[in-house]
Amino acid sequence: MPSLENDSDRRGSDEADPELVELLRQHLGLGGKPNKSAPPETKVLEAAQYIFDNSIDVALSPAQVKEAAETIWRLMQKKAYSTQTWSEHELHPQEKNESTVDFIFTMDLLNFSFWSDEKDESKRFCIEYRGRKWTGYWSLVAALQRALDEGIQITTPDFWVNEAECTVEVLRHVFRSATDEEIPLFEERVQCLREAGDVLCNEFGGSFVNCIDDANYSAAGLVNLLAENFAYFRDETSFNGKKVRILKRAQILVADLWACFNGEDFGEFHDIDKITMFADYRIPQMLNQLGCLRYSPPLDSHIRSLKPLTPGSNWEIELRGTSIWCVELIKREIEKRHPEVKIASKKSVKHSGVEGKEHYEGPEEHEEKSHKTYGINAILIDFFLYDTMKDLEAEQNESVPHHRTRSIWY
Ligand SMILES: Nc1nc2c(c(CN[C@H]3C=C[C@H](O)[C@@H]3O)cn2[C@@H]2O[C@H](COP(=O)(O)O)[C@@H](O)[C@H]2O)c(=O)[nH]1
Repeated sequence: MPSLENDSDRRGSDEADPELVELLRQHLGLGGKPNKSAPPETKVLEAAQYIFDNSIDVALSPAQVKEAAETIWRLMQKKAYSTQTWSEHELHPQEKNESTVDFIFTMDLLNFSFWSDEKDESKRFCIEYRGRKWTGYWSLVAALQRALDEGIQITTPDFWVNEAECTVEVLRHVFRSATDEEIPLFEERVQCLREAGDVLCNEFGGSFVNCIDDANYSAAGLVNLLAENFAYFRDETSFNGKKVRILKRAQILVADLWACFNGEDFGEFHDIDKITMFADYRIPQMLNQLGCLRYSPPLDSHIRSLKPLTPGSNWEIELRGTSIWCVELIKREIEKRHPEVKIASKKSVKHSGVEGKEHYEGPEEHEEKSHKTYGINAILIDFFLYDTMKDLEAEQNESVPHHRTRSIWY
């Protein structure tokens, strides 16, 4: 507590010390300041705008952003893009229960850096599952599904911390490739499992469901809980001397829960539109392909020549931050042109069978679930861009390659 003399000297004698006033009010039973706890904020969008405003080698083209917004809106309408799209992917878990929560946590804990330096595509790391060879993000989902089919408890935190059972050999088996190239950053993935297993078992009763409970229907709260408690979700760095938070895997974890559970039960968040685009290596590539994201000549030639981009470098941070800001501008442009768009609806839901969850009355408490309409938010725009990039890649239509940063953050 500040001493009176020093404090009044610093402020001048006639000004009361607010802390003292507060203490007196409480002492006199006048009640303290209304202790309205401010809603949680992730500060990612703020960081993205700061990075964009201070970027040198990455810029946005306003005309292209406007054009892309219309194209994206039209194609998303045509594809009827919604949270349901998530479950339509054949490898994603379909059950709406706690084991799917565990699956999604495991998946987004390891959801990073699948790209290969191998020129010969047939030699690149891939996972064989259900008679197909899966690469990229899908190789991770396939590896987890295959392990579960083989009776390995790869989505159970108690298993991750049991080094007698969950040995490095078992994990090598889980992520075994159909080629000679192993999964990138295998050792780091083992560390992610061990650390997250420790935290979940020691702090959260061994299940991520308890983290969801603690966040109390706040998407931003759950993102912040992940960043605060799990070192391997703390995706933040400094840019121009200022701390900037990107939190890509923490955010995509919340987004995958929301999409998988269609905004209900374990996927219900009253502030889901606080989640931003997920700054990985695919969306910047797609935004560049659409002409929205512009690179300086040195950066452009660096990326085209497939040179590695140093993690934490200005170029990398400018790519990630400006991409987040770009998707925000696309979202705002769509909302401006199509006022009928509703941010993901806050519908009233009853929590069936989930202990300790009180009923959440949304503004449209009379809206029937069957009429729930999800408009546009950064998550659905992002999912759409990712899936479209993968379609383009499949058709060999990639013009500019993605940037190559080897990182556990994305
Ligand atoms: N921004 C963003 N990044 C995403 C995804 C997804 C997959 N989400 C699925 C769920 C619903 C959607 O409909 C998607 O089908 C993976 N990634 C990231 O990309 C990289 C993998 O790239 P590649 O090696 O080419 O597969 C890696 O950093 C991974 O973390 C996304 O949706 N958004």
